[in-house]
Amino acid sequence: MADALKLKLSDVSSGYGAIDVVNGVSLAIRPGEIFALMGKNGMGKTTLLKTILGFLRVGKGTIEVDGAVITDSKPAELIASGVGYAPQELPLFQDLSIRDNLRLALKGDRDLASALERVYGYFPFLKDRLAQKAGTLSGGEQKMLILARALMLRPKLLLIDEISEGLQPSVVQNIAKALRDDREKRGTTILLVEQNLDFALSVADRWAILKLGAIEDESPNGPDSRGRVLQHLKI
Ligand SMILES: Nc1ncnc2c1ncn2[C@@H]1O[C@H](COP(=O)(O)OP(=O)(O)OP(=O)(O)O)[C@@H](O)[C@H]1O
Repeated sequence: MADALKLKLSDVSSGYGAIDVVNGVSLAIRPGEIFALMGKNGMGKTTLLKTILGFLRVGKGTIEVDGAVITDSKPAELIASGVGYAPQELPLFQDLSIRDNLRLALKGDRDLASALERVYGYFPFLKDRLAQKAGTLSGGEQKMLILARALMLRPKLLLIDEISEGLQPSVVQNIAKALRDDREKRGTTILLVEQNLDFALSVADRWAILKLGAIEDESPNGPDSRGRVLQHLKI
């Protein structure tokens, strides 16, 4: 299919109970594209990612991955089919080592060695600290471990929720480089939810603003993007 989109949302609404938090969102993300979804606190960004992943029921609309409707798919099915997720909260097994946290991303140990080598390439500190318990890593190190774990499965589509939150600039740069490299090497399509517009615009090909659950603005990343996004994020 020449025009197959990696991810397509058509008029998607979802929420909690009777309340819609996401209101009629349509988005089209091409294969190999890095797309940044930004917006103020509480506008529905995380809710939208959880809806795509099947953690929340779609009330209205359809979601397609590679042209196939996945609206009613379960999270485990989506992850098995190549959708990766780096959530905003710290989802690590705090008492397990770095190695075991990474290992648990895979179904078996067959591809473990090569997957570990790949993520060490992005975040070399992991290799030196394999036995360290995840719960004793710094906040920034835990964020890198979360992203490394999402990358273990070689996702074709990667959904990332505010990975840069609370991180020092050098770590954010490291993460930006890892995302660009992974897209470069494997053609990974990335949907990035972000508040840090400098980070988002340093990696994104296109961006959109979510306001009260709806897309308020959308554009290819260009010279006027920073000013435009800033206007939307102003208090
Ligand atoms: N489990 C839940 N039950 C009820 N309401 C919820 C639940 N989770 C989130 N909400 C509400 O949905 C709205 C959108 O929240 P969401 O976490 O999607 O926003 P966000 O844009 O990701 O915000 P942030 O940038 O602060 O993470 C908020 O008003 C929030 O209080």
